[in-house]
Amino acid sequence: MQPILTIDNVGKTYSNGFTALKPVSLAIRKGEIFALLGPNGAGKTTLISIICGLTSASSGSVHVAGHDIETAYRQARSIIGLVPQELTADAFETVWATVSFTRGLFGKKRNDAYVEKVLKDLTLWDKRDSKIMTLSGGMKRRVLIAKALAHEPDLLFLDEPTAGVDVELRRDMWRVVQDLRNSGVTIFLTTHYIEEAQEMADRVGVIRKGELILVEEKAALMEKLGRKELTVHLQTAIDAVPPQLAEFGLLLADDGASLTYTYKTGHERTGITALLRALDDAGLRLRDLETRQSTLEDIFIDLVRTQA
Ligand SMILES: Nc1ncnc2c1ncn2[C@@H]1O[C@H](COP(=O)(O)OP(=O)(O)OP(=O)(O)O)[C@@H](O)[C@H]1O
Repeated sequence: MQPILTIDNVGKTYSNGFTALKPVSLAIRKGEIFALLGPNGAGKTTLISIICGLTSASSGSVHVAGHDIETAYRQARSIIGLVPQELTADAFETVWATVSFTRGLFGKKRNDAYVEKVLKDLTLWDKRDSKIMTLSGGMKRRVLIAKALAHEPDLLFLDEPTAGVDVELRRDMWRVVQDLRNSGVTIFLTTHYIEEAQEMADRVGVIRKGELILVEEKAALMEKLGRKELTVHLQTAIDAVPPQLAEFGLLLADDGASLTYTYKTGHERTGITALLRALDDAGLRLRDLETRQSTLEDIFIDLVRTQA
């Protein structure tokens, strides 16, 4: 299937000589939720700004549904909705006015039924006549989403949609995003919350210091997540793993005093009972046991560290 967004070797060096983005290539599939995960300053906003045509790239090209963001800006931009990080909505306008006005800016014909649907979907309908300044932070964020959806885009960018909001509001926002995807909108979001990527994304990209260091299906990451390690501390150190324990794929610590067994948590049989029996049969006496679950955070930290 033709991707809805194609990013081809897009790099950015700002006028002060700072390279915020090393050449990035990425294709976004229609209908997916893609989460770009990275620490503050990694280049997430820079990449989104280039894709949406707000900043020009120093190299490479961006195509949205086949339209080049530079040479066919209007066509490309009409397919994109952008929810910015900052709350920049017009304080004195009503919710209804600001959303319908934004639709007009894109040259779209007035369509009250569509605006009504967007406001209802975002549970803003009761607030349609309220001035933006009177709304709570969570409601203001919903207004930003409604504005971004006003011209019926197929591809929605959310730049740090839940930065600085409380846990309840974050979960609420996650539901909103899932509903949008279910209505057929492709979602590209940036976040520095690992949990957010884990909760929502179909695919995750990790960006660090302007470099896209990983793009993977979330399911594959979860597969890694689903691993656990059992470390067995021995009463007496050994020089090598006894051959009869080979099938367990044990890792012997450098000091010979512990063995680590890796298993999948999702499986009914972990193999732990068999391992303990085999250790006993091999004459190894245990001092202590320890288990540890790997998390997306570990994977993320490992990645960032190994690439340092
Ligand atoms: N106009 C600019 N001129 C020079 N450097 C810039 C400019 N805009 C951003 N940068 C730098 O580029 C780097 C990437 O910034 P960017 O805003 O893309 O990061 P980010 O991943 O979105 O982080 P955050 O989550 O904090 O917004 C940062 O080091 C930033 O200081």
